[in-house]
This record gives sequence, C-alpha cells and structure tokens, in this order.
Amino acid sequence: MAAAVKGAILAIDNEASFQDQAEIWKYMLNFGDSMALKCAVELRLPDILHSADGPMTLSEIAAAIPDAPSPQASHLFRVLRLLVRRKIFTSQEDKVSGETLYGPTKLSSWLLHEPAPTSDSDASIMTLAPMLISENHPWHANPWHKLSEFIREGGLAPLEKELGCLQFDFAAKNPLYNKLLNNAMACTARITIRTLLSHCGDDLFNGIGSVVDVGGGTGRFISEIVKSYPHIKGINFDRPHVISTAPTYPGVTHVGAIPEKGGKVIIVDIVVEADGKGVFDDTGVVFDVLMLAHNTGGKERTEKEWKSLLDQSGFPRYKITKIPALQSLNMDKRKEKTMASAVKGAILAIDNEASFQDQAEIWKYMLNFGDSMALKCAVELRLPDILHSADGPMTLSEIAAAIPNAPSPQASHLFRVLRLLVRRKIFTSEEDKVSGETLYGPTKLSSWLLHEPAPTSDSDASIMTLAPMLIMENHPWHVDPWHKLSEFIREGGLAPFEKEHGYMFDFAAKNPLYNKLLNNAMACTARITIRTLLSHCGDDLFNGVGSVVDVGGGTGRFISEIVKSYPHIKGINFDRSHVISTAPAYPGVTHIGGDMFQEVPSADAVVTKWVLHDWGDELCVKLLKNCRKAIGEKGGKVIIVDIVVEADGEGVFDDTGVVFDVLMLAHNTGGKERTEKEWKSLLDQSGFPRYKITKIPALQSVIEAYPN
Ligand SMILES: C[S@@+](CC[C@H](N)C(=O)[O-])C[C@H]1O[C@@H](n2cnc3c(N)ncnc32)[C@H](O)[C@@H]1O
Repeated sequence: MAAAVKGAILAIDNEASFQDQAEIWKYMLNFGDSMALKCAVELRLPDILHSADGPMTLSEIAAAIPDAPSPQASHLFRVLRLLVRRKIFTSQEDKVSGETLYGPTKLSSWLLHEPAPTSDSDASIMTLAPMLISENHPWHANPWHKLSEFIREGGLAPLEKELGCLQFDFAAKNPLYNKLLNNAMACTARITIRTLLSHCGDDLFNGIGSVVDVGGGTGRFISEIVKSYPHIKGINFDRPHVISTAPTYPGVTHVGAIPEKGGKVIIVDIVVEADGKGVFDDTGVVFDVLMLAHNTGGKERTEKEWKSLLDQSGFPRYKITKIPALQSLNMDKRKEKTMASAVKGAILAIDNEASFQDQAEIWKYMLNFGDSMALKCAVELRLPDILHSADGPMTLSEIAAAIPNAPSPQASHLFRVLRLLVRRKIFTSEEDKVSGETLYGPTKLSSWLLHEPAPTSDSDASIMTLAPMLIMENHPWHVDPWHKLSEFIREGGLAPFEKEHGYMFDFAAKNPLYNKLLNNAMACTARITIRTLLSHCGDDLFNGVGSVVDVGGGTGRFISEIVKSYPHIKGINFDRSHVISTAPAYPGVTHIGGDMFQEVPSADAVVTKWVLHDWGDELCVKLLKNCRKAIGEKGGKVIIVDIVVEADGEGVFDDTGVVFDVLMLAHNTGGKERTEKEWKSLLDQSGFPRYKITKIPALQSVIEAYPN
C-alpha cells in the first residue's frame, strides 16, 4: 500500500500540474460540501449529537433520525466521513468496543434547529441552519445552472426567470417559499444584530428615539435593538405577506408604511473586498454571484459602489464599520470615514472571536457549490479557451465579445463571475498601467478546462482537460440527486439518480445526449489517468502481456493509449453496445459489445477503470470472477484503476476521493469508493489472494490483482 511512486518520468512541472488538476477536481465537486451539510441539517444530525450525553455510535445516530422509516446506517456513515473530514463533526475509536464514536463541534453548533418562533428571542439560538436550507434548496440552487445563459443573453436573473416574478412577489404567493425566505433572513438577523450591538454598541444609537427597519422581515433585527435600548421605539417595515407572519415583539410595531423623519440611515450589508483576507471576505465575493443568479440588478457592492449610491441618494457623508459578520455597517451622516476601522472594544470574549471563524466556515461550506457553478459557467462560456488562445491578457469587454453564441453578452455580469474565479486563481487579473483597465489572463489551472477538439483516433492531437467531466458532474442530471441524500438515508431504496432516471447506464442507452455527456466525461479522465499510469508504472505493468481487455472501457481511449505505448499488445475494448456504437476506431484496438456480468472476453490481462466503484459488493464479486475466468489460471492479472479511499489522507487527491464516495451514494445504488480494507475483502471473495496497490498522482490508484 502506498508503494513509492516509480520512476521520475514526469518532470517537476508535471508534478505541479497534478496539484493544479487536484484543485480543479476540488472546485468541480465543491458543491458536495454544501449538499452534505444540507443533508446533515435535514437529518438533524447536529441536534442529535449536541443533545446527546456523549459521543454516539453510527447506529445510535441512525436510530435517532426523526421521520426515518428505514434509516440506512451504511449510507449515513459515508456522509459523516466527509463531514468529519470537514471538521463539522468529530470521530474517534471507542477503546473498548473498537466502534467509531461521533461527536459535535463548535462548527456544528451553528447548524442546530431553532425552537419554534417566540417573542422572547433570548430563548432562541444562533444558527445558520435555516439559511443553509434556503440557499441549498433547489429553488435557490437551480438558478446557478443558468449563469452562462444569463451572461450570454441578459434579461431577467435566472431565479426570477424561473419563478416568473420577483423573488419577493413569489413569496407573497407561495407560503412555503415565504417561510423558507423569512426564516433564513431571521436567523442571520439575530446573528448580525448581536455582533453589531457588541461591536458598535451605544455610539450607534446615541440620541435616537425611534428606528425603522426597512425591509425588516419578521422583525427579529429591530426587536433585538429595542431589547438592548428599551427607550427606542421600534418600527418593523416590510410587505404585508411578511408582516402577516411576524411574531409580536415588545416595543416593536409592525407597519406597512415608512414614517418620515431625519436622523441617519444604517445599512447593514456586504462591502465586497475582492482580495480581502477577512474571515467573511471570501463569502462576500461568492454571495455576489449568488445575487447575480437570483435578483435582476441585485449585487454586493464595493465601498466605491456604496459611495456612489449614497452620493446619488443625497447622503454626502458615510462611515463604514467592519464587524466580524458577513455584512458591514454603512452609516451616512458621519464625519469620518473609517473603512475597515478597528473592531471596537473586546466585548465579545476570545471564545466568541473564534466562533466568528466557525461561523465563516459554515458560510463557506454552505455556498461552496458557488465555486462549482462559477467554474461550470466559465467552461460553458469557453472563457478558458478564449483566454488561452489570446495573444495576451484581455479586457472584460474583449472577453465578453469573444463569447460564442452570445446574442447580448453582459460584460457587467461576466465581471462578477470573473472576480470569483480570479480569487480562486483560475484566472489572473491585473491593472493595465496605461489605460487603468483590468486585464484578465489564463493560468495553469484554467488549462485543465479547455474544450477538446472533435474526437479523433489520433489521441495525441487531443488535450488533457477535465472540462467534459466538470460539465457532467455539474449538470442538473447529476446535481439534482444530491438534494435527495437525506431522503435516501431515511428511507433506503434506490440511489436518488436511479430513482429519478433509472440505472445510469440504461439511461445512457436510451438517451443519446446523456450517453454523450457520460462517454465524453469518462474519455477525458481516461486520457489523463492512463498517461499518469504509464509514466509511473511503466513497463513493469505490462511485462509479458500480449493482450489486454478493458472491461467497461467506454469509448476505448484508455486501451488505445496502452496499445499506442506497447504496440505488441492486442487491445480489446469491451463495453455495452450503445457505448461501443459511438466509439471511434483506434489502431490495434477491437471493440466488442456485451455484458460483463455474463462473460468477459479472454486476454492475458484485464484492465478495468472506474467500473467496480459503480457496483455493490455482490456484483463486483461476480464481475471479478468473470475477469478471473477471462485471464485463465496462469500468469494473468487484473489491473483495477479505481479510488482507494484514505479518509484522513493528505495526498493531493485524497480529499476528492472522500467527496466522490458521497457522489456515488447519490448516483449508483450499491456503488461506492472503497478503502484498502474493502478492496482486500472484495478480492479475497473473488479468488484473488494477492494484490499490490500503487499510488499514482491521479484520483485513482492502480490495484494489480493476481489469481494465485
Ligand atoms: C464509469 S464508466 C467508466 C468508463 C471507462 N472505463 C473510463 O474510466 O473512462 C463505466 C462503464 O461501464 C460500462 N458498463 C456498465 N455496465 C456494463 C455491462 N454490464 N457490461 C459492460 N460494460 C458495462 C458503462 O457503459 C461505462 O462505459
């Protein structure tokens, strides 16, 4: 296990490029963090673990999940494994029983369910759970898929286009959405107002007798102000459908009209710092892209933009106070302007300062799917291709003009997606010394996102790219099932993808678009993996091997590369007939259609890449036994190229391995990524007593299995 990587055939530069590749995998699947967190909240795992007397076993947690007719502990385990890696929960081995025990953390305390609304808000807790549920609800998550269309065509923001009206008008018509939105707002209102009152304190409301909270939702924000300053008359102003669901708070009047008077306006909103290092600055940039997806015209603003807005609205003076919250405090009519002024006082204890970090982590994971969606948007707009093929850095308007099939390219929308991707180091930006304009450039990371030339049998003409994989894993077909993880853990049955579309490879057989999506995604990773494998395992692997069959070989790219490197090898690409029918011809490769669970064509060696992870143990044993028959008793071997999960591993691809396992949970009934222990058990059961695992700098490892 973890045998030394052989040879140094790949140069240092290529080693660095594995890191770049790993970064792309990470962002591609970042939405998995958001979905796993949402699943945990839906199952009430934070509540279960925080209210327990001590750490709990897996089966105890599963049994405590409410409304779960058939709780699936083994599925739950896989979501927990990811969340333990993210430090949302803890796990430790029980010294006596050897069982794994799970516990809560300060991070998970931000994900507790609220008690039913009450006018005594002290009885309530500080939680981001309602916000997380709202932002990861399909209503809010789906519009992100349409970012590229919005940048190409303009018009209404994707959410509004989908809802057919403004978000707030939809809330007026739909009580469920109204509740989702208001609860999300109320939970962040409590957090922000407490931070604000601790950090700005008495100065802020000096000499003020009444405060109106404009768009105050159900009134939690103003109620906290009034509670701290009982002399203040609080007015909560919002639309009637919101006010109608607002609880009563002492000292607060809910109204539908603004009283007029002087004083000052206190804006609590994000101030974007594109390169900021503050704990909430990153989320601020992601939130701006969220606004792009949700609200036509809505955006998060930089200080410059706030200033302009205030100038135009008759507020010549303002002061911004950064507080340890997502939003800053932006006050007009103040003498000084102290952007990023020191946080006042030490009213909050050190412990609470640390809790801002925890809170920021939760925001990050909650919105991590924004990274995946921004990257997908960039690929759909062909931004990597545009920037890599340019003679030099490009201006925003040059990039916008170069987007293909864009009847009305929206440079200002594009700017916001680019700002996030520059922060993620996918692209670069610099100021042109002469014109002062921002110039954008490509990076080594973005070189992993180029479009492939049309398929060709000369695979050398093609490039190494993860773009087709990114497009597939972020397609609604593949993302939607993640929303159903908690239901799957509660009820069992078919994996969410299969429940919706049927078994993945049957769906491909019926749906040419999906067939293409899947085969292209597989082929792009096949090229990357085989090149890494050949460089790192080299001649040893195919010593004395005259023929190789690639089982579940897709359209044949993997075996074609083996044959190209070892032309004496007779290559057989074996897959189902709907896949074989779209496969290009490769010299030295015979394509054979069939069912691997019936029979596998004979050869000296079998390779099988990313096939066994699709299946449960029983079918894997059946398939491996067929492979064993295919290679005969003597000399042959089966070369499995698949992920070996290292739950705490620090290898560049180990994190993605753990996320990928949850992806398998969402997509394939029985499918999973396996640890070495699980591989060993599978091989033992299938008649392979000996095996060797070679780690290569790729998502998958190489497992050589010998029948004797
Ligand atoms: C995840 S893909 C991997 C493709 C390829 N090995 C790669 O990594 O690029 C799994 C492949 O198994 C194939 N497959 C599924 N069921 C099969 C069966 N019963 N017989 C043969 N191939 C099958 C699918 O069509 C698909 O091409």
